[in-house]
Amino acid sequence: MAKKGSVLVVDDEEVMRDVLETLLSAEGYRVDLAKTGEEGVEAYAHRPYDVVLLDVSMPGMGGLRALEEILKLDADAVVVMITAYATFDTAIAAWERGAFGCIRKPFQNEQITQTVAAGVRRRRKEEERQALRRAMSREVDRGAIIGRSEAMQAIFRLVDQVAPARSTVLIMGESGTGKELIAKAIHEQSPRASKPFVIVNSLNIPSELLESELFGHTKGAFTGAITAKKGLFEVADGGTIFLDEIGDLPFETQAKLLRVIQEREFTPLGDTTPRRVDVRIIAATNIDLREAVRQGHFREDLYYRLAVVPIELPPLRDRREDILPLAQHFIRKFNAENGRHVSDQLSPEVLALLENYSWPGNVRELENVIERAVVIAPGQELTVECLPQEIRDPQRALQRAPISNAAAALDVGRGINFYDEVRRFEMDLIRRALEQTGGHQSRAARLLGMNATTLNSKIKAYNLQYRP
Ligand SMILES: Nc1ncnc2c1ncn2[C@@H]1O[C@H](COP(=O)(O)OP(=O)(O)OP(=O)(O)O)[C@@H](O)[C@H]1O
Repeated sequence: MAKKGSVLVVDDEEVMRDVLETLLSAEGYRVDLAKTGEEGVEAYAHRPYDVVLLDVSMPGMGGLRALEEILKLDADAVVVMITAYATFDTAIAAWERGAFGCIRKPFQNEQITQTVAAGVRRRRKEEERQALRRAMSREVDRGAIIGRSEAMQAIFRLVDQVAPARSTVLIMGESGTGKELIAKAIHEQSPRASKPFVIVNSLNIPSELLESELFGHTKGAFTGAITAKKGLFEVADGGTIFLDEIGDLPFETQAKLLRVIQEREFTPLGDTTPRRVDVRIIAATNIDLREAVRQGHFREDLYYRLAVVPIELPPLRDRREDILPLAQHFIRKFNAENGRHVSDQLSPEVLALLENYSWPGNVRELENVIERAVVIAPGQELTVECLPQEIRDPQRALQRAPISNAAAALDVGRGINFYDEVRRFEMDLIRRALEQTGGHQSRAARLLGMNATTLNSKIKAYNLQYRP
């Protein structure tokens, strides 16, 4: 059974130690004993106790000195002095110095048990206050990562654990779930925080240039290399490199990355001498890398090297408790950015719509929806009308798809141009994916389950332009 709390009894008299131990153990406390003030202080230094029962008059280091020493170790220590009538003045002095309580000998058993129980309560309250303070300061430090759900709380604990080490971290999760935010938090909580945090998105860099971007090149290493250039691994030296969309890394580059992880060194293009770097690698992916390994697109050895600490960010629809605090956080953010005063107290109707929606674009989509709502809110309240159609009425939004217009035309016997309809359908889907991702083509490509190059050529062919 879990103990009620821990008590350290410091008394030079064996009988007193016995009495107190028997009494408090029977009450369900874990009790440790010390025969002298010195022993008591040492025991406390070794591990703090919820309550210390400290005899005032002991040979050697007296109770008063021991009290001072314990409070030096832990300003919140709960110390109860036990004193004979004759030394009551000393007990008053102890109380003034910060003792929690004072019990006169001879005592009633209840006096002991009640005071110890009160001491443990005080200790718990103090612990809670500190945990809250830590959580709040962490929220600020982390650039406000919101997460009330148990899944996110577990991720925060993992982040706290892995941040101080250099181990490689692999963050997995759908687009918009907060992978970059978590990577940044790990960097910021690490001893590398004052060094660079370099973001590399392999999809945004043409594959011919990727290697020279990562590892640098010498002057004349290839046509166009007019000057020597430092690679991003060198720029990140001492800090952290965040390799986003790692699943899109070309196969040949994967081998080079493996070498950096294993040997901590790389060779710039056109160079022969390897460079050593001290870089922590955090990789992220929204594709199933294990599947990519099975299909032969991703090196298995690299996968295992990256997934030393895997962190899996759940989609927003699987942690609906986070929707309200996230929405409130974004309302405050966009109020501040737009000089608005929209209330962060959501009406039950708005909250229900937000909580019932499936959020395919995850937190990023919620952020976009709230930004728009804050800007268009007519007064100080965010109303249902401020939300986009697909959230207000998911069923109707589906029917709005052009395909059903075409089908309707067929139903009433009117003809359609099949190819035009298909094109219109494609354009609509692409437009929506671009809206969802703030115009980010590689993310839109993933939302559509389409290769980024194909998407790019369609955007050009249809002359689609994203305007926020
Ligand atoms: N828990 C959270 N608290 C506050 N903001 C969040 C949270 N999660 C994500 N966001 C915000 O949502 C947006 C998307 O997050 P982020 O870019 O980290 O996602 P991602 O998973 O890296 O996306 P992608 O895979 O598309 O690159 C950012 O603006 C980020 O600040």
